[in-house]
Amino acid sequence: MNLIARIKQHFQDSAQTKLDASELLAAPIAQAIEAMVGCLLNNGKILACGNGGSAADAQHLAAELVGRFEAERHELAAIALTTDTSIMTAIGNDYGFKMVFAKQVRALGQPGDVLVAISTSGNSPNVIEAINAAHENELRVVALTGKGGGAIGEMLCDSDVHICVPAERTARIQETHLLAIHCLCDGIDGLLMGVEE
Ligand SMILES: O=C(CO)[C@@H](O)[C@H](O)[C@H](O)[C@H](O)COP(=O)(O)O
Ligand SMILES: [Zn+2]
Repeated sequence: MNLIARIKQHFQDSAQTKLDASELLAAPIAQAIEAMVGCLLNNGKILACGNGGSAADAQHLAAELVGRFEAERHELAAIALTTDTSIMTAIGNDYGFKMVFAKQVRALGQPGDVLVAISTSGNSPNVIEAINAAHENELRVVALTGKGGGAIGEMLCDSDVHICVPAERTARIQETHLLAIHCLCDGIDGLLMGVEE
């Protein structure tokens, strides 16, 4: 195996996926920024969930909203639903893993809050249940998916936002999700600073 060639191919593929996505995703990312800023200005909060690499993405987003992204600003209300092992194991053990996020959405979600639901396949059962719970509790959903959106793409409402990466490979989708998350953080800061000025 020529490792150097393989590594260069990863960089090339990742860059190409991001370029392809920029045309398609700029509008839904802008819509998501407006939805999240509207929620935060109304004293709402952002909930985020996903599995594996997407759990890390949910935590990355929450960290940059609660702490900071690039600019200094006041703290923003955000929580990743992936971090409390007692909650995750209790719900998983008692109700099944597919309920680990949905029960937290029901416990913490208020009408007007935003659920950021991240799944590269669009088919993770626990993310699907979280979206069902969000709809029941009148939260708006920002879904980050790939591979055509899967079942999640089919279940979103008109008021939800779908950021669907035009790629099939999980790694490429995750890399583009992280870029989209940084665009969300940058756009939220930009709009909030405009409001604050
Ligand atoms: O990071 C990776 C693969 O790059 C894995 O941990 C991956 O996130 C896990 O297999 C997830 O369970 C996949 O779930 P999803 O993105 O299809 O919802
Ligand atoms: Zn970051």
